[in-house]
Amino acid sequence: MSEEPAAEGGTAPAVEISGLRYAFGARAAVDGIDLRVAAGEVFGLLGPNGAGKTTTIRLIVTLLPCPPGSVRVFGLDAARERMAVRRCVGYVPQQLSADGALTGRQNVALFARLYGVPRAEREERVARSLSAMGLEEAADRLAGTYSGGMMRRLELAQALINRPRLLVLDEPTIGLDPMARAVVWERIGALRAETGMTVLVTTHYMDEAEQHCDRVALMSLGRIRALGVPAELTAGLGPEASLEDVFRACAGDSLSFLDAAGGDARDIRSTRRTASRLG
Ligand SMILES: Nc1ncnc2c1ncn2[C@@H]1O[C@H](COP(=O)(O)OP(=O)(O)OP(=O)(O)O)[C@@H](O)[C@H]1O
Repeated sequence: MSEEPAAEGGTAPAVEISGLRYAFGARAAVDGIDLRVAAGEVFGLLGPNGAGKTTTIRLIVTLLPCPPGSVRVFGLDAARERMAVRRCVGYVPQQLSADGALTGRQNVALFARLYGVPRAEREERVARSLSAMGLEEAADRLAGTYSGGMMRRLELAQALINRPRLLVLDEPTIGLDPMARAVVWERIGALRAETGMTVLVTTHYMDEAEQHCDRVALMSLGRIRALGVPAELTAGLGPEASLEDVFRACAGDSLSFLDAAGGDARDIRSTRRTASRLG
């Protein structure tokens, strides 16, 4: 496993997780994970349905409670300093959160009010967020007329309104066609280059993770099975190896990545619902 890049100038890691567990009843969704995401990285959390990816990111963004000291965001304790953590995080969940009956601009303006952006700055901040996602021209159209890719980018624009240092995206490209997926990644890349923002993303798409993430963690059944730079992880298995091969080797599993044990019908239904709404 390769170590995360050294933090520059003593900056705290964007995310630091130690010994994290979370159970729904008797079922351990997250089963003792340790993870560091360096400031400025694009970090991918990969795994089959039910691996524990969404639960992990809900713990990071403080939507689920965690024990003190187990999750830190830029050094802030997610258990004890929840509001401070929320202020530096932008989160785009898997389920759609934009209102089709409002224009793109109105949707983002609503988030500006929710996040308490001062009235005098709102118009400019809304315009900047929309432009960062390439939605200037469509800004005054009803979001209900947007394509799946534009809708995703609108949600990203909403999440950018509080100028987060950490952007957390749950399956940002699921259900999108290859062209729309490429545009979403292009915008994420440009954003990172311009702002140095840290991006933590979950995805089922191995090829996208290989291409766009600085490092990845492969999860199954609530545990991290492999962690590192995609090219380094695959190199150990030969020139033709993919991240799916790495996953199979680590999880000791003959199943394909997407079929690996862990996902129940509820997990798969939720993924399909998102995909079909965006498709
Ligand atoms: N609210 C809940 N109540 C009960 N069990 C849950 C709940 N949310 C998740 N789980 C269970 O916890 C485990 C991890 O789920 P989680 O959603 O974190 O996985 P995931 O890797 O994000 O999957 P997906 O790719 O389908 O989003 C699964 O077994 C899931 O069924």
